Amino acid sequence: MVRKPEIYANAFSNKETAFTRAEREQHGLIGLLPSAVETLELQATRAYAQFKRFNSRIEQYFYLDALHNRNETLYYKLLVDHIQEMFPVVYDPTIGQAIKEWSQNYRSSRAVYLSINNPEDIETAFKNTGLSAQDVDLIVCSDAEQILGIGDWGVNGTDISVGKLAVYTAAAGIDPRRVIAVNLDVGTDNQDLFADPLYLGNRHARVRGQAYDDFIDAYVKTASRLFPNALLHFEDFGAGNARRILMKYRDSYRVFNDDMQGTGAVVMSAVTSGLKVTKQGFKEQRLVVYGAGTAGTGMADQISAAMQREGLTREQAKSLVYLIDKNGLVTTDMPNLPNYQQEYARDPDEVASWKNAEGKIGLLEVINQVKPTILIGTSTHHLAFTEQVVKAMCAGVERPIILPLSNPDEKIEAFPADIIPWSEGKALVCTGIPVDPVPYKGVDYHIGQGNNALIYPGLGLGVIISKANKVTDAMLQAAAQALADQVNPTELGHALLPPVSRLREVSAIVAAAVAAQAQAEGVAQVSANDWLETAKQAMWHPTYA
Ligand SMILES: NC(=O)c1ccc[n+]([C@@H]2O[C@H](COP(=O)([O-])OP(=O)(O)OC[C@H]3O[C@@H](n4cnc5c(N)ncnc54)[C@H](O)[C@@H]3O)[C@@H](O)[C@H]2O)c1
Ligand SMILES: O=C(O)C[C@H](O)C(=O)O
Ligand SMILES: [Mg+2]
Repeated sequence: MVRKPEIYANAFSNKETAFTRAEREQHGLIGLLPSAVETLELQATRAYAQFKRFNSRIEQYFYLDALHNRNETLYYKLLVDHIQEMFPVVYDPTIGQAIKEWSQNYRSSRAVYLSINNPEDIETAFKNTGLSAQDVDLIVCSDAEQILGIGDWGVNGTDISVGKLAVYTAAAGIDPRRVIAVNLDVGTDNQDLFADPLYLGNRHARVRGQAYDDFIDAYVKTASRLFPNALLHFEDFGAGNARRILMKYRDSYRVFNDDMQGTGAVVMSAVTSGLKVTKQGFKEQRLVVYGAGTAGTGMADQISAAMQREGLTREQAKSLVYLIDKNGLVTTDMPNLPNYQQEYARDPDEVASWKNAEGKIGLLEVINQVKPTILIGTSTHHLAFTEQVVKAMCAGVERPIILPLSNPDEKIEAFPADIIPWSEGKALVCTGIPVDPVPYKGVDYHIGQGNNALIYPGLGLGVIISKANKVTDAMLQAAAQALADQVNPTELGHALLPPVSRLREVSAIVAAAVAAQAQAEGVAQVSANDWLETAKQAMWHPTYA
């Protein structure tokens, strides 16, 4: 059995057939590789051809995952060069399936696992990474309670952190050697996982309450102390925890909740673009959010803040926002309303005459009554935006903004291939998953991917280059505006957001806007005159050292 020298065994330093003769001599690789010395480009040609041989996205996912573990540079070379094609493989929607099968397919790991049963191990675990204080720019963690729209996946959710980090690097050139993926294993309430002998996580119910809060507190404080420059990204937590954690730490730690803040910002961009078409301001909008959890209420917050920036009072803005959840329109008389829904709950007297079917005021009735200009789906209720719903939106306003944002495919509220013809091309649409353009009456309708992936990579890069000590609302607004500025959607069929193929370029622009805002607000620890150039220079590119 050949024992590979470290330089060859380590995915970060491995060049495989690109090791030169001199390197092979220097590192004891003579005889361990075929004689050809290849370029990265040639290796990428071979790897791409191998990738193409797989017929399904999940097989392609595992091929790329193995490559990621073997040769990091070649993996990112492929991802950057084929970002549009590979994005749906390493990220949404394929990642949902990969997570479901994670324990069965487990081969090797790229993450740090922190268990609620051993909170005293947090520091040791981070130290075992071999990374020291100045070595880490970014940590993505998840407790996996609400993975995408597919629910609780316990330790299997590790791959959401890994996938988000891959997108950070491919999209914004975040140095992959300076990041850590973390799984916070607090147990799982997904009973099916316990029936599987191969399940790799803690085999008990989710720990909640004080013990959970103490564990998160220990994580935030230990990670921030050991890696003082790192941005702590929170992903796919349950609705109650997501908001609570963000509110608790956002003023004193460098934390970011992607599902609330990243999604809120990308929706702000999409709506800003849509308003270029309808030539209106935020304060003229009526918003219906269908699915008032982490993402939905995060969006309501950002859109209502935009209304207030245009001069409305908080009460006026609130009166233009309608939340619908499982029990229908959210009203103040509902028992046990979560605090994140209370802000927008309607007075039952105001809606007393609205049609109440099966004990709730449903989506269609709300649309008929409110005539919303914007309808957002973050419900995981697949195909909830029916033809009737879309037609009701079009009956209320000329160009409704309709954003079915639930991921992955099996959760989306409606597919653009239906919305476009149902609305006769009038609806302004974005989806969370990637979708092909929809041909309709001689026009190709391009659909922007309203996914936080268009925001968080650039936002993270902006935080890293400015060493901002926190993520402020104004930094999120700057990111959203910079993204919206990248498109002109006024021509029929144009997308509301830039295409994923432009993500590297767009992420640099977003990063520059975020860093400039951090500097303007005094939260940046470094300053620059030309943030765009600084962002571009800071990007890591997949090339061999
Ligand atoms: N496109 C993006 O960038 C993006 C970002 C974050 C989340 N999402 C998607 O949004 C969805 C929700 O994610 P989340 O993290 O907010 O989850 P969540 O569990 O916090 O929120 C979902 C909400 O929908 C409600 N709901 C469930 N069934 C419903 C129904 N039939 N009618 C009305 N409401 C219903 C739930 O009660 C809950 O309040 C997921 O599919 C996720 O993938 C998309
Ligand atoms: O991960 C994604 O694709 C977007 C979002 O964070 C989600 O939870 O759905
Ligand atoms: Mg998410």
